[in-house]
Amino acid sequence: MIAPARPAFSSDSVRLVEVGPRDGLQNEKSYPATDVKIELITRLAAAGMATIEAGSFVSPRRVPAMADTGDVMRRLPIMPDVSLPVLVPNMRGLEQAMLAGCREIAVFLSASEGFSQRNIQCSIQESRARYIDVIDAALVAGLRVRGYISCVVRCPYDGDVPIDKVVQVAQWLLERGCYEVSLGDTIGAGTPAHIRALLQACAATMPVTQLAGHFHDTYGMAVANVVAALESGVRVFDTSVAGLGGCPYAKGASGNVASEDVVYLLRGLGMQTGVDLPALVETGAFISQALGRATASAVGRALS
Ligand SMILES: CC(C)(COP(=O)([O-])OP(=O)([O-])OC[C@H]1O[C@@H](n2cnc3c(N)ncnc32)[C@H](O)[C@@H]1OP(=O)([O-])[O-])[C@@H](O)C(=O)NCCC(=O)NCCSC(=O)C[C@@](C)(O)CC(=O)[O-]
Repeated sequence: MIAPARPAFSSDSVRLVEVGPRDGLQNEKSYPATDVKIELITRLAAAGMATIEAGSFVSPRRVPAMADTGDVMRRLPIMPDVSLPVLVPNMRGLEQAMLAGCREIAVFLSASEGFSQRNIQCSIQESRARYIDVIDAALVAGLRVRGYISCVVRCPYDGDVPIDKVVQVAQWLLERGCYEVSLGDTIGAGTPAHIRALLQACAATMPVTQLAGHFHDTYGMAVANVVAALESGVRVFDTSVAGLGGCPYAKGASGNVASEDVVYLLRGLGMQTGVDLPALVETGAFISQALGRATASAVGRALS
């Protein structure tokens, strides 16, 4: 009998970074109350998500949905085995994060000028200068720092983004002390061939093990892009329960790849995530109901 072909990555562990409570909710006009956010994060943790991005300390005028991040952090039950990173755009954000007891922050840069200007009101160069002090201060205080790059494939303002621009920003973030860099396909324009080429270019100068895939699903390519990234050696993915999300500065971009869909994919490949799929599907149903809409996860729909 011929043994079924097994993919080279079978049985490896994959770390998922659940970004639903931040990336998923930041764009919501009628965003949920603080209690609902706390229940969402608690349910995600109970389902086995070990890293949950809990919110962001950004301008509440620009992103009102995240204005209660301090309250969320302070009122969450103690979950010693769960990392709860928060997004921080500047020193003020870092100070607020530290006051709220955060142990991990994420800094976010863009690979395209147009998105950088709209998202954080400064150029890529200025954002690097701003972040030097933020990253240094966070590391001195013993916080872990994760880096994000937006628009690694295409920018809603500038069009296609050259791969070498992405590589430069990723190198800079790792050199400054980020333990990992998440590659954000902000408008979900990437295809597997492009993701492979991007990761191949990155791999020439940095360990692929320090990169994460952050794929939005606007064109329905996100799960295929996860597979392409897995084949290229990536073992960390940002996912969003119920496929929640979108970016306030990338009009029309849909949510992140759904956590349920990625857990189902990885389980089918024999890879470990530590996530309980039925509990995750229930959590997706919970937040979809709270937002008054159907889940964007195909697996969530199939299993509900
Ligand atoms: C970066 C700034 C602050 C610059 O904004 P600015 O206008 O240049 O800064 P400013 O220093 O002049 O401050 C503007 C206002 O924000 C306040 N402010 C200033 N800093 C803070 C702070 N930390 N916390 C709370 N408030 C703050 C400040 O006090 C002031 O208040 P006002 O006088 O208008 O009432 C602003 O542009 C901003 O907050 N942008 C938020 C952008 C954002 O959150 N975008 C979404 C996240 S990124 C993303 O989704 C992509 C990602 C990561 O998921 C990956 C991907 O898919 O691509």
